[in-house]
Amino acid sequence: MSNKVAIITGSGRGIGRAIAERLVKENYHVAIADIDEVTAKAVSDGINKVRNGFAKYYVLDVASRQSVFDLVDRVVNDFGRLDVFINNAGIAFIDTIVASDPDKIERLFDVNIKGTFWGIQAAATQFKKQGDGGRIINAASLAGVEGSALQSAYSASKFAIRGLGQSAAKELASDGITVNAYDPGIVLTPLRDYIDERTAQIKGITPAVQRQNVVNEIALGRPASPEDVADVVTFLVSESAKYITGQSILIDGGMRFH
Ligand SMILES: NC(=O)C1=CN([C@@H]2O[C@H](COP(=O)(O)OP(=O)(O)OC[C@H]3O[C@@H](n4cnc5c(N)ncnc54)[C@H](O)[C@@H]3O)[C@@H](O)[C@H]2O)C=CC1
Ligand SMILES: CC(=O)C(C)=O
Repeated sequence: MSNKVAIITGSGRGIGRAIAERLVKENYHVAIADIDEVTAKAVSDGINKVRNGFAKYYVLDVASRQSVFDLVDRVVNDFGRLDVFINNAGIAFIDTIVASDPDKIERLFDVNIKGTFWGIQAAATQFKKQGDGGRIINAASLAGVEGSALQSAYSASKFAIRGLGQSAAKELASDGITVNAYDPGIVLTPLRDYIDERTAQIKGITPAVQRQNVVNEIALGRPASPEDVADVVTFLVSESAKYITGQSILIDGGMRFH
């Protein structure tokens, strides 16, 4: 099979979906990997309607190391090889430090930090076997560059992902494997809707006012679309980015949390 192959976790909706759809336009075969079978199948079916055979869907929880390794094996079995692994799946909850629930903190760290760790391990294992390098891209966040009130566990997980990615980049460079991250600010997805709704609830304002307050902080004057993020990821997997590793790219429209 001559086309390149990419796994995108959390691609049943939002940013992951936009990345998958964009990479198909760049002639990638894509693995739509998500915990939600219904959305994963819908995205895969939608892609195959336009470019038959370019997508397959896989159901997994990225918090399970075995499931992530099995995913890579299944994708290589189905498509022949692996070129790109995008650790996009992530979850968030919004609460005060004092009220943050231990079970929610544990689950968030399991999905965001360990899930990314397993993705890097599984992808690097396969890339080393193939012997001709590879690209690993991780979803970090503006909240992983600057801490954010009511997002303490989430923010901590995204700082961890950037540290993990930098370390992996140094270690894997000699195998021709690059590791980079994208750091979105505000992207209009179901996750962001939840964040604004819950933040508004805690602050005692309406979600619309919360959203407007956030947008007012963006120098470019608008939130990002999932496609804005997909543009950057497309660059990071391209030939033009072959000499970039250990970086994380802010996609925040000039926003800084206050
Ligand atoms: N939307 C935003 O404003 C920002 C998002 N991000 C990050 O970008 C990534 C994607 O975010 P969105 O598209 O906004 O989120 P979303 O919630 O809209 O979509 C996330 C997808 O990941 C899947 N998923 C969740 N847990 C999973 C698990 N354990 N295993 C496999 N799949 C799982 C969900 O089913 C869903 O399809 C996340 O890592 C998020 O933290 C970073 C900065 C800003
Ligand atoms: C969801 C997220 O990462 C932000 C910065 O809001």
